[in-house]
Amino acid sequence: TMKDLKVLVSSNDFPDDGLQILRKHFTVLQSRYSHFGEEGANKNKEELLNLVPGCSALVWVSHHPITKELLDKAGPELKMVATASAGYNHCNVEELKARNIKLSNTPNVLSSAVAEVAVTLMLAAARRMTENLEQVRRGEWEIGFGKVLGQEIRGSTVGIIGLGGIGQAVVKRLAGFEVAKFVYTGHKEKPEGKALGANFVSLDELLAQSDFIVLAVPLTSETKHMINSNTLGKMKSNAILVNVGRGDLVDQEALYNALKDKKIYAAGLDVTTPEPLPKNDKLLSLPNIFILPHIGSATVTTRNEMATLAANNVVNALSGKPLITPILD
Ligand SMILES: O=CC(=O)O
Repeated sequence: TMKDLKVLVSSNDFPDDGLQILRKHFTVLQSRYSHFGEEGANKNKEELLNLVPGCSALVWVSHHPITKELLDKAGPELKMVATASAGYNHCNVEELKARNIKLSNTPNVLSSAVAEVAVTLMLAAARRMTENLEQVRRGEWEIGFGKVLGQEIRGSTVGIIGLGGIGQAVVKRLAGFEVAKFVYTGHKEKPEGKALGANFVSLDELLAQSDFIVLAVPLTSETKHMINSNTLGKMKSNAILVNVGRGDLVDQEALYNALKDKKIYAAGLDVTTPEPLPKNDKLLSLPNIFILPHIGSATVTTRNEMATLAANNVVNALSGKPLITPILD
């Protein structure tokens, strides 16, 4: 029966909404650790290798890679991996495909939460929040009529790289900000672009025109380091770069140089390479960068929805129904 099937939840912090669905149908195993901190990550990895043999599905709650070693340990019972994330660059798609293992992700349910963080980063970078917060902490306020001045979203051109669910949600959230022009780029023109009043342009056009550039594409071999010294060099000197995708979309050395030399105005990042970013990383020495610890989808509502969707994908996979949000079905 289904109840005999073992489902492994890879982390100790998977929301109850998802656990309850899984427990109703399956025998649930769960790691006692999460992947944070070096010690946690090692214990988590070790424990997962011990728990995985004979499991029918994995619910992957963190972004550490799904290795061949883990899949070998799992053995032939493994039919399904449900990652509780929109991105699946850590999921070894080729290997899963070769083994006939299904894969689902959790798109859409997180778009508005991630878009809220994108807008937060636009504002925080544009209004120099890192410098301003440091002034308050030091008790040395430098704000004057003509000092520490920022940029506005009003009247700006906002360029979205990747008009998928998140990119579209960013445009919608900016509806009240009096943006002068929205442009976007990607593989192809999208019908949603017209409805949102966003013009499809080439990457070069977007880089040349935009005052704000929002990265909302998945990490693939094609998008890796798409922001590099060459593309940074095509941006306006007042450009503000925001990344809510994956750290590796950006060549961080090139970004550091562009920010230090004021080739662009500022950056706001929710994702970095590596994560956590070491506290002595030179990006953190810059005044014109605002960095968050990958919190895009980290709200109560969205994490519950992600957990529910991941769990329901597992239920469907193991009862022979089509996946709700398939990557491999
Ligand atoms: O980074 C978060 C996600 O891909 O959902």
